[in-house]
Amino acid sequence: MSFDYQIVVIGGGSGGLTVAAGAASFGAEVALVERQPELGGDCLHYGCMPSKALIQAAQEVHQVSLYKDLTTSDYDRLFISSMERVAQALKDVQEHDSKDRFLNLGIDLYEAEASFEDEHTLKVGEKTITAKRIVIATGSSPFIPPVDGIDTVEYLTNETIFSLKHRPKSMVVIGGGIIGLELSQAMSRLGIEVTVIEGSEQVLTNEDEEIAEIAQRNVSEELHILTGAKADFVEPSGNGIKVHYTKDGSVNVLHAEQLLVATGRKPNIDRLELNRAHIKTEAGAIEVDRLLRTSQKHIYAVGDCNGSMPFTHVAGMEGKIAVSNAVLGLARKVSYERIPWVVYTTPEIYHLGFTEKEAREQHGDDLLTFKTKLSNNDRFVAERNTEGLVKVLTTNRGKIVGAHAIGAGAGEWMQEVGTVQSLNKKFQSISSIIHPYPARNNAVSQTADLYWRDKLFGSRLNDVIKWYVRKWR
Ligand SMILES: Cc1cc2nc3c(=O)[nH]c(=O)nc-3n(C[C@H](O)[C@H](O)[C@H](O)COP(=O)(O)OP(=O)(O)OC[C@H]3O[C@@H](n4cnc5c(N)ncnc54)[C@H](O)[C@@H]3O)c2cc1C
Ligand SMILES: NC(=O)c1ccc[n+]([C@@H]2O[C@H](COP(=O)([O-])OP(=O)(O)OC[C@H]3O[C@@H](n4cnc5c(N)ncnc54)[C@H](O)[C@@H]3O)[C@@H](O)[C@H]2O)c1
Repeated sequence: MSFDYQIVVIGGGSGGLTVAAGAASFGAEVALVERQPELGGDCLHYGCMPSKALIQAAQEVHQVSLYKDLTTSDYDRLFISSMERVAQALKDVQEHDSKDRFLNLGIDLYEAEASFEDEHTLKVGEKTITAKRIVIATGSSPFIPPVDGIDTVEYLTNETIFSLKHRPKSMVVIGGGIIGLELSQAMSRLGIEVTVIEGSEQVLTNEDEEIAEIAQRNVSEELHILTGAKADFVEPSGNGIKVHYTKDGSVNVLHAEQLLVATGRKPNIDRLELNRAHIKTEAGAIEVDRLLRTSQKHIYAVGDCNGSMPFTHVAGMEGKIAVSNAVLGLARKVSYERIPWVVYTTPEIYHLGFTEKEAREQHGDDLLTFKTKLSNNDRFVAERNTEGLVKVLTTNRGKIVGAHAIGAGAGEWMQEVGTVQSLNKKFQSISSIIHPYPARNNAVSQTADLYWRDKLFGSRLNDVIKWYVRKWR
């Protein structure tokens, strides 16, 4: 049977672009289908890039506000210039994901929405194309919770917030996860009164509890956080929105100019007609095996649409595995054990592997916990950035099973632990690496030193060494 293409990729975001470029570089005949006018997907247009550009702009405004009282009109002006800066950043980064780049790789681009006709045939706008193998990389969209009245108000999501044209005076944010906290802190720094409504008892529920507690304490200095609170009902009110919520059994109401919904993600699969290709789903995501194959072995699914870990670097990693398997015919298996992520709040949070609670459940007594407060590190003391913690979880022999940090720049300097883990080295090996003083990663080596301190000075071995030194040296 002959096909129009060897590989058709549906979705031109982080996962899909990795697959299309990789497959074309290995000589495959590739088509890429994207329904938006530009390539780049959520990360570029509504996710990582605009949020990080906004966070940086807001951070600079925050720094200025520490030294100078900003007026309302200052904040209005700074808000608009921050949003312009975000738009410019997207334009600049778009060049990396330009259509020309992919056309030059010999890829056929279809600017249309794709859906399945059968397991080898796709409807692409008005056209029909066939493919020997297909990779689905359609990403995800904001999950909108079933709060009464939500359809009667104009709420923001990550898809609209970066297009705000003027500074709202106030904002209620439903959801105190990564998106909720990153954007709430940025908005607050741009002069908006922000209140976060989080259903759980703590924000950032995926983080290590101790780390999330420090984060919540810090962020609470800049905005209002209501945990254990449930948004019951929303309604339009004047030029804003009223949010009725329950906390500690009592019913309350908040009024704000804008409402942001940041309550998780939902894979983009509704319009793909997966049933026509007999592709199975599970919990609203495309089911895949460890080779990233769907229930149809020639169809793969990568990135947010398969419900694994919704991060750009995961979509990229899965994209590379799909290229190996779909194009080269290998059998590379996906593993999520060693994937870090960073929450770009101030202070930043680094997360790798198990939280302490998860590690305790997995490893029981074979678990060691090493912690350094940043108030015990010279650099952080000198910079007056002492609020923070490094926490590394290892087995008794030093195998890294979890690593977490909160502190200025933690996303960068804490990756050292991830690198050591990826090289299959033990945590204590960091102790013998010379770190330039007083680089912030000294907090990591300081924590690794604790391993030896416990082994050498917290055991009978210490008595033996003392005896040896006294007697023989
Ligand atoms: C506010 C925010 C901030 C984020 N920040 C970070 C961060 O700092 N770091 C990080 O690692 N991750 C971050 N993420 C997550 C990251 O954006 C996603 O994990 C990543 O974009 C997923 O890539 P993907 O390829 O699976 O999907 P996407 O990048 O969303 O790409 C999917 C593409 O498929 C297209 N598409 C969908 N259906 C069809 C169809 N039927 N036909 C044709 N085209 C279709 C879409 O238009 C889209 O372009 C953030 C997300 C948000 C919302
Ligand atoms: N820095 C990064 O890498 C980064 C940044 C942003 C987003 N992301 C990705 O996007 C994903 C989605 O982020 P998110 O913040 O939307 O999801 P999330 O799962 O991180 O947080 C959603 C939060 O909303 C709360 N919630 C849900 N329904 C609620 C309700 N009805 N009322 C009150 N609270 C409610 C949940 O308890 C949870 O704390 C993240 O998991 C992450 O993978 C990554």
